[in-house]
Amino acid sequence: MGGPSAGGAMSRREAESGRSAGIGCRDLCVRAGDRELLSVPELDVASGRTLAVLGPNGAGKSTLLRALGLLSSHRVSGRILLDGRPATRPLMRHAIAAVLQRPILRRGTVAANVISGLRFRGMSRREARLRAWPWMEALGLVPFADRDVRGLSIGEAQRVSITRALAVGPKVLLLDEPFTGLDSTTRADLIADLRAALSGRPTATIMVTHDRQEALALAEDTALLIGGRIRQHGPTTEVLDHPSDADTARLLGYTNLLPPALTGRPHPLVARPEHTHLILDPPDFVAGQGDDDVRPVAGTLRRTVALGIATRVDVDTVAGSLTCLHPGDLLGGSLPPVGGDVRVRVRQARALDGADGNGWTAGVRSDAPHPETRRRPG
Ligand SMILES: Nc1ncnc2c1ncn2[C@@H]1O[C@H](COP(=O)(O)OP(=O)(O)OP(=O)(O)O)[C@@H](O)[C@H]1O
Repeated sequence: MGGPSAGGAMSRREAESGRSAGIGCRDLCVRAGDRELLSVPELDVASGRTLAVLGPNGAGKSTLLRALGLLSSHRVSGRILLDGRPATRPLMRHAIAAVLQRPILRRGTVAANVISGLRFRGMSRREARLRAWPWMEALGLVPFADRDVRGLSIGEAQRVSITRALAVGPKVLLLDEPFTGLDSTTRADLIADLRAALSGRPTATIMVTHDRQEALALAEDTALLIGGRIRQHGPTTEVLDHPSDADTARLLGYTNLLPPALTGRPHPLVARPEHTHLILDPPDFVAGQGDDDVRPVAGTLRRTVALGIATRVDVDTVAGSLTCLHPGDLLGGSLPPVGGDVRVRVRQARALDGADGNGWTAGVRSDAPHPETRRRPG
């Protein structure tokens, strides 16, 4: 355990032992009453790596984090592993540090809070201050050191909470949506500070987030959790860019779903609204232009909404609705009327190779009206 400049990868003893340093679980199952909240057969986060856990509300992300940290109040079965061995509460208490969505600080100053984790681990006040000070510097807290935490903003308090967690040099760092509610500048600064602080350190970090950008910025690996199950897990860039089914596609912002009937492709495709556009000027359009272009999709215009710097256009097709997001204000231009025929061009679509017919059908909005039933005169 050392200050931010100490760095250090896995210890030689850990490397020689051949055991996987970090945290993991086997056959983890969490239940509340009759309800299964979570089922994870196997998950490992090695020392020095960060795993982002991404999922919709209620997916079980916090449940997973608490279970891994032996902090759950639910019925938990299976094994939690710390450095390859079954974890016990005393071992885990000394191994982990947690940062929650809403920082929980003790009464007192910023400095007293930052050193409290070290004091809890039995360190003298003087030694704890010495140990914590480099972290206070790294996270920009020195000017706040003597401030009473009751006067801190949420962002400042979260910075204290993160610094306190890092200062103990945890083997395992659990972050539960640590940037929620922060303004974009504070968030960007804190993400950069955290990334720099974790770089090269032998900490296994698990971060729960709803945000793809946070996962990209901080995590080498990402797991997509839906309905208490990990649906995809792998290197972050791969997972975020290659959803495997309709649910993970939606989670990752690929909200337009195009079945083979619409595209003529062998697999269902998914695309982001920002890559889905009305074809506004047919004479200029060259079919098949670009390697990843999908053939134009016919539909009827359902509605247009001005969103400041962009215009959203909802289009009904024979197989559900598509959302187009155009940069700028389209409403002043010559858009077809509501109910009018339009064609949609989709770029950078991804194939759902693993999707079967049933999965796909479930992904398409079955409530979307057929364009013919929507058509209005003029
Ligand atoms: N005591 C309980 N009894 C029954 N269900 C519970 C209990 N506690 C939590 N749950 C359910 O467990 C599921 C997972 O909750 P969890 O807080 O882990 O989700 P999450 O993915 O972190 O959600 P969010 O993104 O909204 O924070 C939810 O559907 C929640 O309603």
